[in-house]
Amino acid sequence: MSVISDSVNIMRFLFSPFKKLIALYLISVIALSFLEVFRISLVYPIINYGLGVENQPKLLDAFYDFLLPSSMNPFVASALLLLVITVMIAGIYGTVAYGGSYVFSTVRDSLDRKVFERIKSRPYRYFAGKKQGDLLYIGQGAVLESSNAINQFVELLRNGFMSLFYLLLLFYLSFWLTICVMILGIFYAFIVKKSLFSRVYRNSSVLNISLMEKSVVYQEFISGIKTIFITGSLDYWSEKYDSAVKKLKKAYTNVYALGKIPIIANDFIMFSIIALGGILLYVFTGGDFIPYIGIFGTFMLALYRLVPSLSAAQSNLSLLVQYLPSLELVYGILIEDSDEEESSENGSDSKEFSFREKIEFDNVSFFYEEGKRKTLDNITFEISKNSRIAIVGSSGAGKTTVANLLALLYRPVSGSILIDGVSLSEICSSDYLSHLGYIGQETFVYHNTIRENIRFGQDCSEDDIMEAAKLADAHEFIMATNDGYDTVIGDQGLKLSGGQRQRIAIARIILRKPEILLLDEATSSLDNISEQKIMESVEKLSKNMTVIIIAHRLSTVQNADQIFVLKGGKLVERGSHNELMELRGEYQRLYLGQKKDGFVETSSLEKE
Ligand SMILES: Nc1ncnc2c1ncn2[C@@H]1O[C@H](COP(=O)(O)OP(=O)(O)OP(=O)(O)O)[C@@H](O)[C@H]1O
Repeated sequence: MSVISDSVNIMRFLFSPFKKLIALYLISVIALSFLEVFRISLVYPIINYGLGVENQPKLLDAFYDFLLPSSMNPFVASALLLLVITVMIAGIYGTVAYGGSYVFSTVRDSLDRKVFERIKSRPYRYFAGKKQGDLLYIGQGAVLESSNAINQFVELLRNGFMSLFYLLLLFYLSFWLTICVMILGIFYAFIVKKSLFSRVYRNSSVLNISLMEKSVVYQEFISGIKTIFITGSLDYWSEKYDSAVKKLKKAYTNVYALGKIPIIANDFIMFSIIALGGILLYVFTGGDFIPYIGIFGTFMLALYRLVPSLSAAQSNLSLLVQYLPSLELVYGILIEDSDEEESSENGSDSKEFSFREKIEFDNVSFFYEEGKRKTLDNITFEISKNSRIAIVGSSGAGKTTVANLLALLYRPVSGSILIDGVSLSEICSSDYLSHLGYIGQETFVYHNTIRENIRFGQDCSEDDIMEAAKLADAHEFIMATNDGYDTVIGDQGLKLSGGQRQRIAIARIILRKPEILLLDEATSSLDNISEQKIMESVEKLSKNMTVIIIAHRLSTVQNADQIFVLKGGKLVERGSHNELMELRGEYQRLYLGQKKDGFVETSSLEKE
């Protein structure tokens, strides 16, 4: 498909929900174009009546006979009519300008929302498989460029109609002269299309990729700044950025230089036609050109008006082509056939969440990438309601993957996770997730007050927030900050320590009073005392809560009702701490390893 038909198809897709709005806009554009052309045609009688030449366009004569009293001087009548039409045009021009902006902002707004909605509705797997910089570019740079493309398309409609009406006037004034001009025009457009559009498109694609690369490098640089500083690799990142920017410079130069060619060419063509037309008029009339001045002047004026509007239309088209790669990227996101993937990821989502007895893992297997070793291999276990269970195992054993499945970030490849016998894939995801409190290793805080970071959109009282903060052992440090709960934490919480961030994240989840609390290394950044305080809170809460703890430090999980031990994706042992120690297997090996490294506290050893 050609770049132009591609653009038209995408625009049809984007504009189709706004048919009435577009129809109104087009009506006002057509009215404006008609009046504009009528205004120019009035120059014809004005010149002729002025020069006393009896050579009027017949249509205008008929119009005057119908409209004006015969006693009126036709020269004055034409001039007056010109004034009236000019006033009308000023009014309609305002309507068209506002209408165009309104159409543009409406379609742009809908695009912005649709892209966000589409990205938001993708399964977690989609985000995990994409570079963050690419995702940022789609939602920001690509949407911005697509908005520009929409603007160009709206302008193209206006300039296109205007050009069409000018062309009709030219045909009315002189059919053959217009044919000659058109042949020149078509020949020129053909060369421009062949040589320019494909080049603009090619270079714009390069520009797009370069912009994306630059955005990825910059984003990686900012998010990894600490590691970059301490590894002394600033120069390496400078080189990476430099190479991305170099490509961008070349692409920008090409795209902008190519964009200027039509303007120069149009200017050249227009004035050449006027000069040549004047010479031809003189030659063909043998010097007696006065009777033809009216028609020639009007023709040239119409041509003079046609060329800028044609040139603007062409520039709109050229810019549309320039933005097409971004538009295609965004369009691809909007029409991506993800229904199948989403329904398999999200299941039928029909049943309400209800949890009275147990959560079951029934022969659950999972892999992140097809063909690779299974990350979880036929896992079967049960978690009774309001019990406290722990999942342990060496690094890479699959503990977080179990949490990921429970948090619906991924779905099992085979087997099922059931709540009271109902598969998770049949339960309404949002309903289920509203009862699950998941605290992972990465804690997200955003630029707002501590209070809002804990509230996180939840409808609750000040007391609820404070109580949650106390349970998360965060209240004390919050009160020690300058503005307490009103303290604004910097972007990504840079003003907080890792442990403080973790405690805010824990308070946020406790506030939601989930039925199932899933802690995946949630206290890993905390000192032993803080960890112990939070675990005591969790113990208090767990009277009405099912708690699943994933932790490296085995001292954290010794009081769990049941401990599941994973090894290489398989469930190898299960039981209480004492039962597992007696087994003298994987759990004991991990435990003794930690005791040697000093990770298991003396108090917990003594308990044994
Ligand atoms: N998004 C992913 N894509 C591909 N492989 C992954 C992904 N996440 C984890 N894995 C792999 O799956 C295996 C299990 O990872 P998982 O994070 O569940 O282990 P873990 O027991 O929680 O480890 P740790 O204690 O180190 O956090 C590892 O081999 C890991 O490399």
